[in-house]
Amino acid sequence: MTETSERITGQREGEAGGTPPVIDSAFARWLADRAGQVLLGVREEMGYADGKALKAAGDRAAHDLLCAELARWRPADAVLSEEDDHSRVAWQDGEHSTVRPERLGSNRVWIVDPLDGTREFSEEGRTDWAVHVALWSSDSGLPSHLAAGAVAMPARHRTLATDYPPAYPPLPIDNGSGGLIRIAASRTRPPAFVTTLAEEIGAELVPMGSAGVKIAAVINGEADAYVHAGGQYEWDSAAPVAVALATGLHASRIDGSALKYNEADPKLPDLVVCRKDLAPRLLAALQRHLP
Ligand SMILES: Nc1ncnc2c1ncn2[C@@H]1O[C@H](COP(=O)(O)O)[C@@H](OP(=O)(O)O)[C@H]1O
Ligand SMILES: [Mg+2]
Repeated sequence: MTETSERITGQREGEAGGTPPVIDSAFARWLADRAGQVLLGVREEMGYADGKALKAAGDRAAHDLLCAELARWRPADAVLSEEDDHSRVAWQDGEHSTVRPERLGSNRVWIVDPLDGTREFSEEGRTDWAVHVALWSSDSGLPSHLAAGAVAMPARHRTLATDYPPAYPPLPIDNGSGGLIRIAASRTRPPAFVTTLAEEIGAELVPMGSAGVKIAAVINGEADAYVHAGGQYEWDSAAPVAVALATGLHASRIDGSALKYNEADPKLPDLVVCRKDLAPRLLAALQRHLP
C-alpha cells in the first residue's frame, strides 16, 4: 500500500480492522471512524495556512473514503452524500421534474456527511467538526426509518453511534435559581429566530460548530436543545438524529412533525432535538416562529 493510498483509506498495511463489522450500526461506527482518521491525516499533512484548500481536501478525502468502502462492503446500497448530490444541484436550478435520483428506488440508502463543520475543521485547535454516517432503510420500523447512525468527532476522540446508544442525558442540576435552558447554536451564523426564541423562553445560547457536534452536546447533556431553521440538508442531521432517537431524545421538525429522510429534495431546513421533558415547552414556543 502506498503512502497516498494509506492516507486515502486511512488504513495501514496489515492493520487489524480491514474487515468491517457485518451489523449495520457497528459498520456505521467503523466507517465514520475511518473517515475521521483520514481527516486528521489531512489536517496534519496540510496545516492551516490555506483554509480553503484544507476544507476542499478534507471534504474530498473523507467523501472518497466513504464511497469506496460503501461500494466495497455494501455494493447493493445507494448513497446520498453532501459531496456529490446531484439532486440538490437540480433542485437549486429549479429543474424539479426532470430529476429522479436512483436512491429513490432503493430500500437502503446511506446518508453521509463526510465533513460536518467544514469551517471549524479548517481552524487550528477547533474540535467541533464531525463525520456523519446514517443508514435509511424503507424496512426499518425505527423512527424516521433511520436504521443506523454514527457521528465521529475525531479531534475529540469520541464517536457516538446506534450500536451502543449513549445513556439518556441526566437532568441538569437545579441550583435553586431555576437554571437557564442551554440551546446549542451555530457559532458563525445562528438563525435570528433562535436568538429571539432564547430571549422569549429565558434560554442561553451555547455556540459551537457542526450540526452533529451540537446534537452530540444534547446527547451528552452539555446542552438541553439544538434548534435550527433557515436551511440544512438531510446529511447534516440524519446520523446525529439516529443516535439521538436511539438514546430516547425528542427529534422533530420545528412544527413537531416527523423528520423525513431520503426524500426527492434533500433539503431539510429545520429541526429541534431536545430532552423529552423539554419538547412540549419548546414546540409551543416554536409555534410563534413557524414559517
Ligand atoms: N442556512 C443554512 N443553509 C444550508 N446549510 C446550513 C445552513 N445553516 C447551517 N447549515 C449547515 O449545517 C451544518 C452546521 O452548521 P453550523 O456549524 O453553522 O451550525 C453545516 O454543514 P457543513 O459543515 O457540512 O457544510 C452547514 O453548512
Ligand atoms: Mg453538514
